[in-house]
Formats: sequence, C-alpha cells, structure tokens
Amino acid sequence: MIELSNVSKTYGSGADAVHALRDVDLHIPEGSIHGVIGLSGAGKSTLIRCVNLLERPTGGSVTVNGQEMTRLDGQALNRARHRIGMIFQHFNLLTTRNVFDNVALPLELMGHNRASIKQRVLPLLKLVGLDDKVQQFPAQLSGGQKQRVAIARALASEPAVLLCDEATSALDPQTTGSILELLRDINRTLGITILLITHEMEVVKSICHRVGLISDGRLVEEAEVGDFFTAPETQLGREFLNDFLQLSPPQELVNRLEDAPDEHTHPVVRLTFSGDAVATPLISRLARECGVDVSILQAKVESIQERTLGLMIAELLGTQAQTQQAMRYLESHELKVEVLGHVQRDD
Ligand SMILES: Nc1ncnc2c1ncn2[C@@H]1O[C@H](COP(=O)(O)OP(=O)(O)OP(=O)(O)O)[C@@H](O)[C@H]1O
Repeated sequence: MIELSNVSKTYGSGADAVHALRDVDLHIPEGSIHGVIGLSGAGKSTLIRCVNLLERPTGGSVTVNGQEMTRLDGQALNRARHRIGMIFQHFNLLTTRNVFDNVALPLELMGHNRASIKQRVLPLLKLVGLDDKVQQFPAQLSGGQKQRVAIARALASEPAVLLCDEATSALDPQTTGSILELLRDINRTLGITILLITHEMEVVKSICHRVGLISDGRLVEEAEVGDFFTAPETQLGREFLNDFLQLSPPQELVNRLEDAPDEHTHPVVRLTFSGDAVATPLISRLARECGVDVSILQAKVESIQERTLGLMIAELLGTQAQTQQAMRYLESHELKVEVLGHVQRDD
C-alpha cells in the first residue's frame, strides 16, 4: 500500500523556486498496478522518487507498507527502503559486475552470506528468464535483458512495492511488451504493488489497473484505466487519448473547417462510444430515423482491458435541423459527440 497525502516538492527558493509537486493525494491499494502519466516536466520522476524518499517532500506525508517514510531517516529509512524495489529507464547496472553479482548487490549490502545470496539470486534469475546469463556482464546483454537483471535486483530484498521509473522508455515495442508481461506476472504471482510512471498510454493500457494524470505538479485526474480510456475528464486526458488513438481529422479537412454553422454547411463530428453503443448499428439508424447520411472519415475500435472503445470522425450530411436531431439522437444513446467544425456543402 502506498499513500501520499498532500505531498509537495519545491526545488530551490524565492524567484527560482520550481514547484515540481503541489498537494498530491494518492492512494494505491496493496497488490494493484498504478500508473502515473504526464508530459515531460510534469513531475512524474519527482513523484516516484518521493515514494522512497530519494527526494524528500517539502510538505505532506508518504506512507508505504504502513510506515510513514517521511518520519524516517538514517538506518530506519534504509531498512524501510529494502521493502521498496526500484527500476529505472537506463537500468543503472554496475558495468564491472556480472549478472549474478549485480543481483547479489542489495543482499551483500544487507549483510547476507554467500550461500544465502546464491539461494536467493539463482531463482530470481530463473524468474526473469536469465538463468543462462549468470556470468555475463551488462555490456553483453540487450536492453531488455539488462532491464530483467534490474528487475531481479529490485526483487532481491523481497520488496512489497516496486517503483518503475519509465522502465520501458528505452526499449523497442516488442521488448517493452515482454518486460510489461514480466511485471504483470510478478504482480500476480508475488502480490507486489507496482507504481509506474510513464509518458506512454500503451504502457498504462497494457498493465495498469488505475492511472493518475499529472500536470504542472498536480494530479489532475485519477481513474480506473477503462474509465480513463473511454471518458477522460480533463482536456489533457483527452489529448493523451487522441494522441494514443491517432485519431484527428485530416489536415486538408481541418483547413476547411469553419466555426459557425449555417444552412450551407454541415458538421464534422468526433464520436466516442463504449459499452453497448459499440454493438448497436447507430449509423444506419441515423439515416433511417433522422434522414442524415454519414460520411466516415476515420474510425477505430480499441480493446482496453475488458472494455471496448470506439472512435469515429464523420461528416453528418443533411439539413441543419436534421443534423441537430442526429446529434441529439447519438447523445441519447450515450455517444460522446464533439463538433470539430463545419464544412461547406458540395450541393
Ligand atoms: N533537482 C532538481 N532541481 C531543480 N529542479 C528540478 C530538479 N528535478 C526536477 N526539477 C524540475 O521539476 C519539474 C518536474 O520534473 P520531473 O523530472 O519530476 O518531471 P517529469 O515529469 O519526470 O519529466 P520527464 O518526463 O521529462 O522526465 C521540472 O520543471 C524540472 O525541471
């Protein structure tokens, strides 16, 4: 369990002060995988580093595994950190140590003897699929293999919590997939709570249960992943979703869009639908019930965990009264309708 209460972090002071985190409240239940997403500079790294006190918050409290981290220092803080593993974007392996010795390092620091280290390290290397690379050095490994070593090292001290700081950002999509699968397995089999920060929606979609959106140091939105992908609450959330779905009108159309409707134009709309609406033949019904033709410009259906999300950009062709009625009809069937603008009719 991770609990952040009213956490703030300010770097510097006076005119040079940077408010990296502002009054962040976050509750991550035991055994869940929680993502925090945000643009560059939003405060993601600061947030995750405040959990194990690599950065000490300027205000508020951080509690991990029932222990208030912000009250600890010295030996007590070190002991608490053993229950919090962390992996990084650039793996942070020691280049002069082989795979075994990298994973052994935290156990050596905790004072374990060689026999107990061996007993712990070898099963971990098997768990991450590297039992044939025990003697290799980091330079002899691929990026994905290096991250597997880092994961084994993070698990060596039997943490209850694993922090992942952009852990797949340096990896290609296929390797990213295999590392995320490993993290999901670790969460399921070992019950480890995972907090990960990322700028990639794909990562959130693949493994997170809940997600928070951070902007300018504030947690501006927090939701179940299925809800976030089907109905983000903030403009920034919608922008992340649209970028992820790569669904924006063609530039040629954008150039022709006008703001105000009149009797010579028809609307271009973005429709978002989920749940029952995905399976309902609404477009053919629009033609029948509202007398409106629909010209589909782009469409996409995504599976987000157990939910289905549909997106479409379309021109609604009909009189002003008909297209207004069509939009009301769609909204009454729980589709989200955004009017992107209006284009001149050809007729
Ligand atoms: N040690 C530091 N001293 C001063 N300012 C800092 C320090 N670390 C981070 N910042 C500032 O705090 C803000 C948040 O930075 P942070 O690294 O947490 O963002 P981020 O969301 O992780 O960005 P990125 O995705 O680019 O890594 C930024 O304005 C950054 O410049």
